[in-house]
Amino acid sequence: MLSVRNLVHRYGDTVAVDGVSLDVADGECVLVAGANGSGKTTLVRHFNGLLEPDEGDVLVNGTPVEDDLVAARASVGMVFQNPRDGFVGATVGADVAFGPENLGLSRDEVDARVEEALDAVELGGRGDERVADLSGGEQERVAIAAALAMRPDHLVLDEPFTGLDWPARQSVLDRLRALSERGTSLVVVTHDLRDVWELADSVVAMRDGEVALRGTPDEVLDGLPGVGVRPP
Ligand SMILES: Nc1ncnc2c1ncn2[C@@H]1O[C@H](COP(=O)(O)OP(=O)(O)OP(=O)(O)O)[C@@H](O)[C@H]1O
Repeated sequence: MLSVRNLVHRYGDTVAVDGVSLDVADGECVLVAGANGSGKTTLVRHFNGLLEPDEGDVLVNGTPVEDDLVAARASVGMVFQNPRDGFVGATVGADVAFGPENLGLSRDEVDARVEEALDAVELGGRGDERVADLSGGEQERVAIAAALAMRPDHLVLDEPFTGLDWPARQSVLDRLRALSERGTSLVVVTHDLRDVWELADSVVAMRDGEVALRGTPDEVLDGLPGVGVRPP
């Protein structure tokens, strides 16, 4: 369970997140929508302690993130927009192994996790390929695999479809659907609700740092244009 309580985040005079409270239940798939600058990225960066609250709390499985950053990062995986900037290994396998290696796991356990994570994104057997040689969609899937190798309970994806063509988008969506069916909670930040809409259990629409709408996809649908979000 991810819980956000009265979260405020400021950058200087800009209040990027302005008193947000939100729960993400285990296994839930939540879409976070909102116009540019509405605070989506800032909000989700708090979920594993990449940012510190100016006010309020973020709890992962009941523990404040800042009390146990290691546990929060093991429990909440993050996949960012433009994963190209975030790869740490030259090959697919090395990149996906990096996180588990840093957990101090045995070589066998690391290898098992890498294999499982690559299989989950349908890149099994491609561990020796160079990340730089892959397509954008394949790189996105490597980034997802790197997060999955940590066996997170929650996976947060910030604009995972940016720059992907339709087949790559479908491929990533298929992976997300499979993860969701296996019980991983998903938080997907996106301003493009097409396709991903049918995966969602609930939708959060942000406006000016606040949660403007929160409900099931059916409940929020009619309100989306009013908060600057194009309906799916
Ligand atoms: N590093 C930063 N320094 C200063 N201001 C920032 C920083 N990051 C974000 N902001 C400001 O905080 C507000 C929220 O930004 P944020 O990136 O969280 O919104 P977003 O909804 O994710 O936007 P987008 O859809 O454009 O990615 C905006 O006004 C933005 O200009």
